[in-house]
Amino acid sequence: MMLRVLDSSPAEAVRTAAVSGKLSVECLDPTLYSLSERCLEDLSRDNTDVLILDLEAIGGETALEPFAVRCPSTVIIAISAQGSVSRAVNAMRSGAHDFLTKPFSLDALASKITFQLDQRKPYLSAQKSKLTIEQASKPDVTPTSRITNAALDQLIGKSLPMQTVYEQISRMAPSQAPVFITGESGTGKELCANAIHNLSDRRDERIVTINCAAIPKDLIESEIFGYVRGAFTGATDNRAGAAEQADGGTLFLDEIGEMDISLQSKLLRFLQTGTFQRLGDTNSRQVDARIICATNRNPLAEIAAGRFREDLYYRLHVLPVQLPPLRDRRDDIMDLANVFLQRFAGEEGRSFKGFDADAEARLLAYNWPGNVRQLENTVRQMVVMNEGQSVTLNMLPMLIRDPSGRGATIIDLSRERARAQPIARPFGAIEPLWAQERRIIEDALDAFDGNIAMAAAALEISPSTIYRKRQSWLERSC
Ligand SMILES: Nc1ncnc2c1ncn2[C@@H]1O[C@H](COP(=O)(O)OP(=O)(O)OP(=O)(O)O)[C@@H](O)[C@H]1O
Repeated sequence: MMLRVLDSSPAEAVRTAAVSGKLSVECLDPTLYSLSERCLEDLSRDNTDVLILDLEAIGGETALEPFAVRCPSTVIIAISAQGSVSRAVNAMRSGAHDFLTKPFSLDALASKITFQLDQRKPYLSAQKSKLTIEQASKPDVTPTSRITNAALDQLIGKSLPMQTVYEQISRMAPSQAPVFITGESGTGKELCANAIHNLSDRRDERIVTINCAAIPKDLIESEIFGYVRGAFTGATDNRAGAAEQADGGTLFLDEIGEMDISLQSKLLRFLQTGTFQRLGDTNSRQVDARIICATNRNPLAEIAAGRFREDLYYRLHVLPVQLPPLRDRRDDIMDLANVFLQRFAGEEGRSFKGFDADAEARLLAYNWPGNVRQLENTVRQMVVMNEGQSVTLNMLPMLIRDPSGRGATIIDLSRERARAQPIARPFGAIEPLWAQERRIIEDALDAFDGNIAMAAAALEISPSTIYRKRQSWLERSC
């Protein structure tokens, strides 16, 4: 194992490096630095397993990021003579895995390093066995590269950003640590969670998914933790929640950014202790479920806005995966489009074999705000609505053929609807906010033929927001 220590005081660096004698893994001679520049150079060039950084030597916690960027799989422990909660949080936000205030005991440092290395054990060993990407040629389809492992087979795309994702998934899968997936709507976060589960040694047990946005707020707790008879009106039986169902397997919390803040505290307790209580129960239960969560929001912005607990974020954000939007991996567009075309042509009994040059050029140029989901829905729509061997330009939806016309369509529809069905205005001229919102969302849905993912992408909100709003309109009309 390679350990590096950077401390402005050479004597302190020697003392800190003595931690190598307390670790159970064999450690090469630690390399000591008193200057950032030398350390940064070595990090870029050579392998590093553990890096101990004195914050005073690098000019404060905000200067830590360049170190973390150079060695993303290295365990970084920040140390400082000026310990404070905000300093520790800032250091961890900049890429440190843990923080210790000077003076500290070598045992305390050794235990933090051991904990972090244990969490990453499978990650590090998998890193050594590089993945093989195979070229799978198909007679009627543009050659599509896929990762050989069957668990990753559902994920299509050979672009560099996707190869990075495959590598990350494969390294993370064997670990027990939580995975935090971010990415715009429709980029494949759920597929990615399933791939991690199917590659892990939990694959024979279940992956249980809870979509925190699709379940009404007051039901999520019972969906995750279950309930006992009489816990609330209608609880006529005992019921195990998702956490119990995922025992031995994986609990996938989709759209975690939508979770109510009070439930976030309960989730945090569950993550800290592994125990929870069914709603209305006094007994604690213990389960062993690996947590994967996903969000299409920016988690740090959610923390800053007070909507996401910072301590929960740091519990969950151990192994991050960032899924790239489709517009940042245009190399994958035709691979995806051809696979979808083949699939839907088979399902719908059509004879499509490919796309002509004009159609392909348009698909490649379009920005795909709804990402892979939008592309998938578009191809399905073209297959259902047309016949032929080749998809031609005029078969593409107007939105993709002529993206500049999009805004006008939405505005026109909005005016149309306002003329046709004036909304009741109980307080005179002012239309209630919910009604305005409803009108805008319904217009967007009309513009995209009811496709929620595309409407959400155009409105720059998550599809779950549309589902939730629709639920609230239903409740209003009951
Ligand atoms: N790389 C990919 N290869 C093949 N299909 C994909 C890929 N990425 C996404 N898809 C398909 O796109 C659709 C959306 O994927 P998924 O539900 O995983 O996205 P998501 O990021 O979880 O979306 P949301 O945030 O809206 O829940 C699914 O039908 C999925 O099969």
